[in-house]
Amino acid sequence: MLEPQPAELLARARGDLRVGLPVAIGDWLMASVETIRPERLAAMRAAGPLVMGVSGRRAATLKARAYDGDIARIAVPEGADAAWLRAVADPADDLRMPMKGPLSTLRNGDADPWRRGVALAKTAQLLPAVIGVAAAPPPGITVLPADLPLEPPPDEVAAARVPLAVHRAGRVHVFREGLAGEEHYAIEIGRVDRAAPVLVRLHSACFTGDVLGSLKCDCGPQLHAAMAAMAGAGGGMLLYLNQEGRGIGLANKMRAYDLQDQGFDTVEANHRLGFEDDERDFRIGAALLRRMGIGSVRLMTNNPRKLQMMEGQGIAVAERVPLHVGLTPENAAYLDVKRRKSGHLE
Ligand SMILES: Nc1nc2c(ncn2[C@@H]2O[C@H](COP(=O)(O)OP(=O)(O)OP(=O)(O)O)[C@@H](O)[C@H]2O)c(=O)[nH]1
Ligand SMILES: [Zn+2]
Repeated sequence: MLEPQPAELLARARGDLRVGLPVAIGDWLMASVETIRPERLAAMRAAGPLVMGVSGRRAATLKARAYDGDIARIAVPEGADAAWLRAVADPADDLRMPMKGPLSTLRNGDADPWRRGVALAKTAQLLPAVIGVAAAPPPGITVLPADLPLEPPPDEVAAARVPLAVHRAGRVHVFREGLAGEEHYAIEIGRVDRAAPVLVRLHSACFTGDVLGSLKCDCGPQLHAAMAAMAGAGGGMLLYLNQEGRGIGLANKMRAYDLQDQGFDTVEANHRLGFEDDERDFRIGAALLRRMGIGSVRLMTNNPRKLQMMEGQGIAVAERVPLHVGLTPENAAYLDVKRRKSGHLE
C-alpha cells in the first residue's frame, strides 16, 4: 500500500488549499479564493468558465440567492479579477464597497462538490470561499476521495510532569487529532480521582485572551479561574482545545474583530465572514476524556452545547459548574450576545 489513502489525501488537500494549489473535487478543480495567485487564476480561467462557491451565510450578506441552502455557487463574470473575487469572499470592505452584484447564482447541477470545497477551506482556516472550473485534474493534483474516511481517534503523542503555580502536581498530555490535524492538550491538575465525577473544563484556545490578556472576552480569567478551582478541589482535568476563535482560526477571528469594530456583534461578524456562529466540534473533548479514563464529570461551563455534546457522547455530566469571571466594560456586550443569541446559561 504505497498509494495515499483517503485520510491522507484529505490532509494533503487541506495543505494544498493553504499553499494556493487547486484540488480536484468531483468534476471540478477548486482553489481557495484567499490564497490563489494571479497566474493560477489565469490558468483556471483559460480552462473554462469560473464558478465561485461561498457558504449560505456569506451569500445572505451578499444578497445572492443560495439555491443550495447552506452553499451558493456564483457565476464569475468574464472580466472579474482577483480583487473582485476577494471582495465577494472577504467582508472587510463590505461597508465601504457595498455593491458587488447583482450576483448570479447557479441552480442546476450538483452542489455537493462545492459543499465539500467550502468545508475544506473552513478546516484549512481560510476564508470559506473557493474558486473552481470544470476540468480534469492535471498530474500531481490531489483528488479528494468521494467517501471521506472517519478520522481516527485522537492519539496521545507525549506526556510529562509540569509543576504549576496553582498546584505542584501538574501533568500535560499532548494529543494529535486525525492525520496532520490539530494538537489538543489534556492537563491533569492535582490528583484526579476517577472513581468520582471529575472537575473538568473544556477550554477553547484564545490567543488574545489567554496569552495577551485581551479585555474583549472572558477567556483568560475563565482559564485561570478553572485551574484555580481544580487545584482548590484537589484535582481536575483541563482540556485545552486548539479551536481558536470558535474554530475559525486566529486570522479569521481578527477579521471578525475588525467587523466588530465596524459595529457588528460576535455572531453577525462570523456570519458575514461566511461562518456559523460556532464552528467547533466539541466531540474531540469527549474523546480526550475517554482516553484519559474519565466517564463522569462536573463540567465548568455556561455553554449548553458543551453539556449536550458530553451527554450525547456518553460522558455523564453529574453537575454543571457555572463559570462567570472576568467581566469588563469591554466584554459586557460580547457576554450579553452570548446569553441572548448563543443560549449561554446564567
Ligand atoms: N469567532 C470568534 N471567536 C471568539 C470571539 N471571542 C472569543 N472567541 C473564541 O471563543 C472561544 C471561547 O470559548 P470558550 O471559553 O470555550 O467559551 P464558550 O463557548 O462561551 O463556553 P463557556 O466558556 O464554557 O461557557 C475561544 O476559541 C475564543 O478564541 C469572537 O468575537 N469571535
Ligand atoms: Zn477569548
